[in-house]
Amino acid sequence: MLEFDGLHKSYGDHHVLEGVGFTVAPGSMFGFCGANGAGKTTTMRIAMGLARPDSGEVRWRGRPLDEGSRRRVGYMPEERGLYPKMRVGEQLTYFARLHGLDAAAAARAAEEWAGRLGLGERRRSRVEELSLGNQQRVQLAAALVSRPEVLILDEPFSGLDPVGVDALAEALLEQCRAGVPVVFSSHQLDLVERLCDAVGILARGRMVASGTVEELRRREAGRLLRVVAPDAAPGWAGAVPGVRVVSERAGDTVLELAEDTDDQVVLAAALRTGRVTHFAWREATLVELFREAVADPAQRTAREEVAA
Ligand SMILES: Nc1ncnc2c1ncn2[C@@H]1O[C@H](COP(=O)(O)OP(=O)(O)OP(=O)(O)O)[C@@H](O)[C@H]1O
Repeated sequence: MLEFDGLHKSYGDHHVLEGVGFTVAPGSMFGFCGANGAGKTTTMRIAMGLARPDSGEVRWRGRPLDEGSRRRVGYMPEERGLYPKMRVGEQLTYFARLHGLDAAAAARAAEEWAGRLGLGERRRSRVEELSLGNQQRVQLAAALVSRPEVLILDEPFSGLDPVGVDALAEALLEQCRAGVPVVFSSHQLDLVERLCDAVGILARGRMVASGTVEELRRREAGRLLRVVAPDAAPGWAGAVPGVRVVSERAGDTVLELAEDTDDQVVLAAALRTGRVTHFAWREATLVELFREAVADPAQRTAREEVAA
C-alpha cells in the first residue's frame, strides 16, 4: 500500500494541508483532484521529500518513504525538471541510471519509452528544441524509464494532445496492471473518471471526498434529471417545489430532485412550457460531484434546505 497519512503543512499562518490522508493499493490508479491551490502539489512534494510536513508521513509497504525508497518512485514534478540542452535519448538514459539501472538496461529503457510516448524521431533533439507538449512527453518518459514501483505524477496530462493523452493513459494502465500504484493530479476530470479506480477531492487543505466514482455518486449526488424543453424560458424549473437547477443552457436543464419529489410533476411543469424532447434520469459526472464536494459548506447547507 502507498499511504498518505495525516499530513499537516503550514506556510507561516497559512494552513495548506490539514490532515490529508488516503491510500492507494498496488495496481490501482488514484485521481487526485482539487481546486487551484488546494494543496495537491504540496502533498506530492512531501511524498518526494521536497517539502517537509509539520506532521504525518507517507509510507510505501508499511515504511516511511526515505531517500532510498524514493529512488523506486517515478515522479513527475509540476515545475518539470529537464535539462534543456541535453538530447532526449541521453536525458532519459541519465534518469534511468540515476534510479539505479545499469548502462545497458538504461539505454534500452530510454529507447523503449521514447518510442512508446511518440518521441522516437526526436531522440537526438535537444529538449529545448521540442514543443511544450513533447517536452511533457519527455518528462513522463523520465518518470517511467526507471521501472518504478510507484508512480506519483503532478498533472501529467496537461498540455498533451489527444494522441499523447491516449499514449500516456495506456502506459499508466499498463503500469497498474503490473501492480504499480499510480497517483496523479489532474483538472481533467473526464480523464480521471475514465481511468481511475478511486478519486480524492481536496478542498481547503482537507480531503472532502474520496472513494470510487460510484461511491462518491451515492454519497454526494442527489437524483439528477435531464430535461430538454427547447421552448422553455430560462428559469422555468426554478419554481417547481423540491427541485434545484444544477445547470441550464438553451432549454437543456439538469435538475436535482429532493427524495420525495415526483418526477411526473416536473414533467408536467416542463410540458407547460411547450415541447419536451428529452426527459431522463442520469448519473452525476465527476465534474458535478467535484462542484458539490468543494462547495463552501454554508452554500451546501443552503442548497440542501432548498432541495428539502
Ligand atoms: N513554498 C511555499 N511557500 C508558501 N506558500 C506555498 C509554498 N508552496 C505552496 N504554497 C501555497 O500552498 C497552497 C497549495 O499549493 P499547491 O501548489 O500545493 O496547490 P495545488 O492543489 O497543487 O494547486 P494547482 O492545482 O494550482 O497546481 C497555495 O496557496 C500555495 O500558494
